[in-house]
Amino acid sequence: MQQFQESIYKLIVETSTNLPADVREAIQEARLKEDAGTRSALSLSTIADNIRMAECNVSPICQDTGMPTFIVHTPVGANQIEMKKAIIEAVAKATKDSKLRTNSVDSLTGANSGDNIGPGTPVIHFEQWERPEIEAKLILKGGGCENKNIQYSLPTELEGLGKAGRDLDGIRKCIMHAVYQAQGQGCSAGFIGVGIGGDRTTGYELAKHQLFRAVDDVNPNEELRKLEDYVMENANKLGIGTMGFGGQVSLLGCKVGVMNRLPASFYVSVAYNCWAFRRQGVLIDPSTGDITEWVYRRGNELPMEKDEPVKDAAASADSGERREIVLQTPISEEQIRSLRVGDVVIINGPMHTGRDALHKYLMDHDSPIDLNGAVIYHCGPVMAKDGEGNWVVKAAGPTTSIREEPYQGDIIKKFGIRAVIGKGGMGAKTLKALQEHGGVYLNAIGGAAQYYAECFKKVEGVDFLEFGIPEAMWHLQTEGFAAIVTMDSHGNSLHADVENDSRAKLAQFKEPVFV
Ligand SMILES: O=C(O)C[C@H](O)C(=O)O
Ligand code: SF4
Repeated sequence: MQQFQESIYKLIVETSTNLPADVREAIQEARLKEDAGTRSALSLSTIADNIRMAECNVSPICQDTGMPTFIVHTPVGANQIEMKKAIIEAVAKATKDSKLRTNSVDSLTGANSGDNIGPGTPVIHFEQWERPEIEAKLILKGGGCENKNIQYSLPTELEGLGKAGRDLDGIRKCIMHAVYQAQGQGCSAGFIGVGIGGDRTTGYELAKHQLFRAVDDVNPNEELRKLEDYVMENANKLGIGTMGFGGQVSLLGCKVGVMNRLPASFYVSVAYNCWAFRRQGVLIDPSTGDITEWVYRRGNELPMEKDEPVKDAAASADSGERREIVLQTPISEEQIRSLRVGDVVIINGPMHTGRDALHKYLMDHDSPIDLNGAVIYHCGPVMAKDGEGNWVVKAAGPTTSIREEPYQGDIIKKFGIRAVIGKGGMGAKTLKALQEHGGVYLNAIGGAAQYYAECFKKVEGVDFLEFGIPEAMWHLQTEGFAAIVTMDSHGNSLHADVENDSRAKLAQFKEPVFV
C-alpha cells in the first residue's frame, strides 16, 4: 500500500502542477485565434507563461487546487478500504508539501482543517471493473468555476433565448446560456461538461464526468457530436473572451453525456471548468503499486510557446492606445482619478490580501493596519515556511471578486482603500463607491498563480491566521504586479460592457437549430 500511496501522491502533484497536453493544445489554439495585442491575447500569453512556470517550479498552476475528486476503478476483490486510507494520506502529504492549498473548510464554523481532510473531502468514488489493473483519475476543480455550474429544469424560459423545451433544441439553448451566464468569472475561456437527464444529483455527476473525456475525443453519439460541434462553433460568437475581457474565444471544450430521467424531470446540468483544467489519471499495477501508464497525455509532451508577458507587451499594444502606469502604494486619489478602463497598472509596494472572511469582518470591526490609499488583493494564496521559518508565497492568483459585492463599496469608503484587485469584475454598488470615493478595480489574470507569486518579494506579516491560510490577511511586499483597470472612478466598467454586449449576441441563437 505504501507504493500505491506514493503513486497517488505523484498523481496529485502532476495534476496540480502540470496541465495535460490536450488542455494545452486547446489553449494554444485559442492563442492563434485572438488578435495580437488585444487584452485576451495578452492574457493568454500570461496564462501560457504561468503553465510553463508551474511545470518548472512543480507548484500549483492555480492557488485554488479545488475539491480533490478521485474516480478509482479497481479489479474485483481489491481492498478499497485500504486504498481510501492511502488516498487520504497522499492528499494530506501533498497539502503539507504545498502542492495543494488547505481547502477543506468547516461549513458552520469556517475552521480550515489544514490538511484537506474532513467530512466530504476529498471526494473518492470507487467502481469495480474486470480488468487486472487499477485506474485512478483525479480532477482538481476550483471553487470559482464550480460556482458557475448551472442546472436547468426543462421546460424553461431563458434570458435572451426564449423558451427552451424538452428536446435537443432546448438543451442547445441551455448550453449557450450556461456559457453566457459564466461570463469571465470562472476564468474563461472554459471547458464545459454537460449532463442531460438523471436527477438533480446524478445529472451534475454526469456533467462532471464529461470533464474526464479527452478534449479532442469525438462523441460516439451522433446527435450529441453535432450538438458539441455546434456549441464549440457558436459559443465563441458571444465575445466574452479570456477572463471576460472580450474576444474571440470563450469556450475551449464542450462534452455532452446523456442518461435516462424520470417522466416528470428533465435536467440539463452544466459543469463549468476554468482554463486551468487540471485532471489526470494513472494506471497502477496492483501487485507493486507502481504507475504503469498515464491516462492523459502529459504536459511535457507539449511545451507552451514563449511569448511576451502582459506587462511588457501591454505598452506597445493597440498602437499606443493602452497606457502603462506604475503606481507605488499608498496611492493618492489624484493618481486614481487619472486612470481609465483599459490602462495597465504596475503596482509596487505593500499590498494586502483579503477575501470572504476578511470582508465580512471589516464591516463591523477595525482593520489591524492602516488601509488609507491601500491596495486590497482578493486572493487566497498557497503559503509555506522556508528553512528559517519565514513565510513564502507559493501560488497567488486572484479570486472571484463578485462575492465581495455586498461589502466592497462600504469597506472602500470606511478605510480609504484606493484599489481592489481581483478577477471577474464587480457590480453596480462597487462601481458607485469607486466613483464617489475615487477608487479603481483592477483585473488580474485568474489562475496565473505562479506568475503573480513571483511579484511578492517578501511577506511582511499576517493577520487573522485563525481564518485559515487562504482567508488570512497577508501583508506582501510587491514588485511589478501588472493588472488591467476594468472599472474606473468615472463610472466605466468593462465587465458591464462585455456582459451587455454578450447578452445582445445571445439573442442570435434564439431561433431553432435542432428540429
Ligand atoms: O479560491 C480561490 O482562490 C479562487 C477561486 O477558485 C475562484 O475562482 O474564485
Ligand atoms: S481562480 Fe480561476 S483558474 Fe483558479 S480555480 Fe478559480 S476559476 Fe479556476
